[in-house]
Amino acid sequence: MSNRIKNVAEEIISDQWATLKKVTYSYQNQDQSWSDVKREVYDRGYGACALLYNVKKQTVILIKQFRLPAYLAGDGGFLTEVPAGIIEDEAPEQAIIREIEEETGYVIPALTSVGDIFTSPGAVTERIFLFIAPFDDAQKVTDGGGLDSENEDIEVVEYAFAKALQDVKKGVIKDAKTIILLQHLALSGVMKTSNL
Ligand SMILES: Nc1nc2c(ncn2[C@@H]2O[C@H](COP(=O)(O)OP(=O)(O)O[C@H]3O[C@H](CO)[C@@H](O)[C@H](O)[C@@H]3O)[C@@H](O)[C@H]2O)c(=O)[nH]1
Ligand SMILES: [Mg+2]
Repeated sequence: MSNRIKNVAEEIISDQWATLKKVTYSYQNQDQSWSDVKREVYDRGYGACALLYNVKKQTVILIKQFRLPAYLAGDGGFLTEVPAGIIEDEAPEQAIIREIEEETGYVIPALTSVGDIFTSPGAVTERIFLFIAPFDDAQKVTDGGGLDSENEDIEVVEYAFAKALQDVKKGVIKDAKTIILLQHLALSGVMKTSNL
């Protein structure tokens, strides 16, 4: 915690699906003076996501689903993403193993952590934990598609890795966590067939 921040007071503005707060605090500027600041902050917890890849097939597993905020932001709303979910009362890796199975139908026993990111730090408290993992066809046990009880209607797509990277370049794939993981995989050299 920084000693440049004090007198933090939170007021809940809305507490339904997630929490919207008004927060006031005193902030010490670089010139040592203090300012009183007011900010609205949205808290829907932390998230986890994972990129599944197959080196032999040179493919990755992505999902396509309707995202209302993207629709309201004028982008049609159907986004291509890595499987992801909100972390409940569990470790990030456990959360993503559960979400991968619900959303894609693959059972993935273990993943490699590649860090965590703030997705929109000016307004949202969300921290997303990023993972990658190899997959093979034998690990697909159901169709996936998400939970009917939560109105999830998820299309699972096995993408050629080269096409996914092209779609990032062309701006077809616009989801930040997905772009970061695809670029991470490209930079890591993991997909090079010479690594087999
Ligand atoms: N009832 C209700 N349900 C909601 C609301 N907002 C979201 N949901 C539902 O809550 C579920 C959340 O699904 P998850 O798979 O756990 O999360 P996610 O939406 O995929 O979120 C992941 O991706 C996000 C976008 O990048 C990330 O923001 C998030 O951290 C996580 O990684 C979905 O069924 C969604 O429809 C709401 O306001 N009301
Ligand atoms: Mg999800």
